[in-house]
Amino acid sequence: MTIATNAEPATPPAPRPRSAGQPTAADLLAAAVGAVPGGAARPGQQQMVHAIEQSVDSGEHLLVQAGTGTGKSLAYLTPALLVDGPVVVSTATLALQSQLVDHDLPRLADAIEPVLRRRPTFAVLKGRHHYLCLARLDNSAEEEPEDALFDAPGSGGTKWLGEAGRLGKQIQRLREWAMKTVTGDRDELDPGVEDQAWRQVSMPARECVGANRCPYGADCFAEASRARAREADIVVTNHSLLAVDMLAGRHIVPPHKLLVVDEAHELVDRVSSAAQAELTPTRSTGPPGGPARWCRPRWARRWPRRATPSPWAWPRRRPGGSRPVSRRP
Ligand SMILES: Nc1ncnc2c1ncn2[C@@H]1O[C@H](COP(=O)(O)OP(=O)(O)OP(=O)(O)O)[C@@H](O)[C@H]1O
Repeated sequence: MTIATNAEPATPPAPRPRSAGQPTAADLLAAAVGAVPGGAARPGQQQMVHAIEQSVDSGEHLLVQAGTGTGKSLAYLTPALLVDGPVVVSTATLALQSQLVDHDLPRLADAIEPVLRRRPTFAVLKGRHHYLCLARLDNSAEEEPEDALFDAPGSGGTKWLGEAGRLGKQIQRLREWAMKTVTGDRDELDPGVEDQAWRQVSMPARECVGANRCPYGADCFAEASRARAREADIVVTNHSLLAVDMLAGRHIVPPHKLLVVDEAHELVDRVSSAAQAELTPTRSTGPPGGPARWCRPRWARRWPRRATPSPWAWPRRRPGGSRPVSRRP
């Protein structure tokens, strides 16, 4: 079913009746729009809310095509919050994922809490390689030669040292960040680091031994994000993770009652890329230890490797202290 909301209907749809005291999606939309600066009723947005409500009730799939300026996010989030069970929202880009979790959903929660009479919860879910891997970080520190960061052997070492210094400094910063971050989410690292540096401290899903076998399993950032997702009303993920989850049967995306695929025109490409990546053999990340070995911190030697409990357990701040990052104004 395709709904073209570019063409505005003559009259807004009648709100769907609800049991006494229970808000309708139209009520939630009105509260949400009322909290947006310059917020005003948009018939196309209202029509989209109504169509989603009907689709939730009937269990039928719905395809919505809505133009720029419709206010699509609020149009699918408001009926989603009335679904009795978890909802998964999938976006094409990490930028939209961050926009929803760091900007739209907190504001929406503030606006509708009095109407809904509870505060909806939400969580972000990304691929494992987006999260800092403590085992990888520990492992890279173990393999670093002493003081190699500043030792450039031979006369031709200047270029090499420059490269090592650049990456080494980034990895050093990653180590410091690892002591402070709550989520371990790469997108919260500001300024960011190059992919080459990030690879030294992250773990592709196919190389991960799993939380049960990893000495850092109890403190794993990726596992923590999945645990938060299992508790949330709305889980915001991306098409690539959704595809990998589906293709490889990884059960990362929690069971849900409703799936909203935003930016659905990107879905085919993202699923194809994810399928391709699943078939690509693991890429070598360079010599053992990689650039991380050039910046072994002194504190890394204070704790025995594979120590239990891990040295990462105590400095971690509790959720709630993380700094939101908004990618769109
Ligand atoms: N009814 C409304 N009145 C005023 N502003 C609104 C309304 N609904 C949403 N907005 C605001 O419009 C902006 C765009 O919303 P959203 O990203 O959901 O829309 P969109 O349909 O995806 O549009 P675009 O394609 O332009 O991004 C957001 O800042 C949102 O808060």
